[in-house]
Amino acid sequence: MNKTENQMLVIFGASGDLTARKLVPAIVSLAQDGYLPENFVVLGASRTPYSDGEFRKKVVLESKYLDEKMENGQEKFLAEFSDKLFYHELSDDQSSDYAPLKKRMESLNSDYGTDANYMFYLSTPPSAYGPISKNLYNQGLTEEDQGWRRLIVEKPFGYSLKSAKELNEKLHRYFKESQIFRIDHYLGKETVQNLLVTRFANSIFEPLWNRHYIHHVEITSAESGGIGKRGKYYDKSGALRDMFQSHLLQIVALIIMEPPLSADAEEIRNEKLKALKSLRIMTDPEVLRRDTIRAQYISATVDGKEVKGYRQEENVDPESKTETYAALKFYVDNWRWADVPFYVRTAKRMPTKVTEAVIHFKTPHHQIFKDSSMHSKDNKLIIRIQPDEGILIKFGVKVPGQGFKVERANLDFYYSSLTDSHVMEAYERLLLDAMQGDATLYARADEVEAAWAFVDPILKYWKDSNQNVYGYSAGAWGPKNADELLEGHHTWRNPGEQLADDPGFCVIS
Ligand SMILES: NC(=O)C1=CN([C@@H]2O[C@H](COP(=O)(O)OP(=O)(O)OC[C@H]3O[C@@H](n4cnc5c(N)ncnc54)[C@H](OP(=O)(O)O)[C@@H]3O)[C@@H](O)[C@H]2O)C=CC1
Ligand SMILES: O=C1O[C@H](COP(=O)(O)O)[C@@H](O)[C@H](O)[C@H]1O
Repeated sequence: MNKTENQMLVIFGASGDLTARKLVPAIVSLAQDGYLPENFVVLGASRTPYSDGEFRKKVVLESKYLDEKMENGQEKFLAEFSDKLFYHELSDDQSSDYAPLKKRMESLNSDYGTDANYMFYLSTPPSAYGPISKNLYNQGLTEEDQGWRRLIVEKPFGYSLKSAKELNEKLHRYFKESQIFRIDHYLGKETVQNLLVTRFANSIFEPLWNRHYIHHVEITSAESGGIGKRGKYYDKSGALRDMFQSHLLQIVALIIMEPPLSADAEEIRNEKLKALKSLRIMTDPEVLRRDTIRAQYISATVDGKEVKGYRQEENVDPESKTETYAALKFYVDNWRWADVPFYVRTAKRMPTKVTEAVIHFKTPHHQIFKDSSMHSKDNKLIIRIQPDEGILIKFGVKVPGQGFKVERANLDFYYSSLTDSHVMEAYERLLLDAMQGDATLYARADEVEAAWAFVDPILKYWKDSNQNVYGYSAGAWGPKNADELLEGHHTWRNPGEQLADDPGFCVIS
């Protein structure tokens, strides 16, 4: 295991939702599991006035997190841990804030022995990324003359290819690429990383992992929740920017990439970049019309409760065209994947929360068993990213008795069966990696730009054309016409509906 050196984590946007809901709980878990270095402090910074004590109460002592942990007798541990949390109030005048901030950091560094190793976490609105980086630079806080300096940047990383390039260019003025960690929390999910292991630590899958054996690839990332209180952000973003450009294209890259030379961060990122660059960019309006679908949830009764439609949500334009559902069909232009269609969809307010990638294998060239309840296209490898993280293979078996009746059977693996290993939450894993300087699970500037290059023309087409925005009832599997993308050869795998076929993968309400 890499060494975690003494350090200070400075979180900008410390009064916000992500800090309380994800970052502090991740740090507490790392502390509980003994991953933090001996000398470690967190300095939260934002404009809301808090004392250290008030900040501690907000993010640990009065948080929902404590309620959960109290059951396990962790109260004392959390009270002690919160002594490592500090808060520094910024004003609206940003540049003059940074000399006092530097002073506060220096004083904590000398009191707590953090060896001048500073990790800056930008958990603010993206508009503040550039100014904060510039201010840190102006105070000499990006120079690695004493300890190291790293910058974690939250998504969204840009709004378009142009803005992502501008942001990269800005950050590169103040930090070297090797200091920048662009977070994509899906890369921190155990099953997403397991894609690499499944493919490259086994000899049974790789020979089949190509156009000769794979019929199509399907990826679904469904959420049962709506947009909650994020209307202001989401209405300017939409599903394609919010989920597809980042998380889903990273999953696609891991599925289609060539074997890297080693598990070294740069080798893996080089292969992911090549993979993203091989996505066929859709420019023909006819293809864009046919192979992209956008939709919005409309009000419906779900589990006996009336659920608002997207256009009725807080801070959403009542005539908004922003998609809460996006489904695409696309191709990968390289030797391995030529002519294999990829079907990828993501949405809010679906019947369940599930993310999975399904590799659909081709039908055997010659069918000799006629008495088969198994559909000819039923060889599938299902990689369940969440929940019930695991892998399932579907294949045909003989039904005992006379003749050759074939039925579908499953071979499965669940992470929950590894009782002695704790599956780290994504933010825990990613924070620990950055603390140790390992950027393997972070996106590099060129990868992010390649992903935007694929998404940009779709967004532009949706903006400029009269492409329909379909409606789907909240709690349903999206608009009916999304099935047309699949050309009648097959249907989307709607996980909740297929429980009878997938024993072990349970439905989440
Ligand atoms: N919440 C989530 O689940 C996810 C969030 N993200 C990303 O994480 C980032 C933070 O999100 P979230 O916590 O939800 O947003 P919030 O709006 O809840 O919090 C952002 C915080 O940033 C602070 N802030 C604004 N400007 C500055 C500034 N110039 N310097 C320091 N602090 C500033 C604000 O606090 P104050 O007014 O006190 O300064 C605010 O509390 C965003 O980029 C978001 O896209 C990504 C994935 C999921
Ligand atoms: O980045 C985001 O991800 C969440 C979904 O993350 P998950 O780990 O719960 O699957 C999504 O709800 C949010 O809109 C998006 O910004």
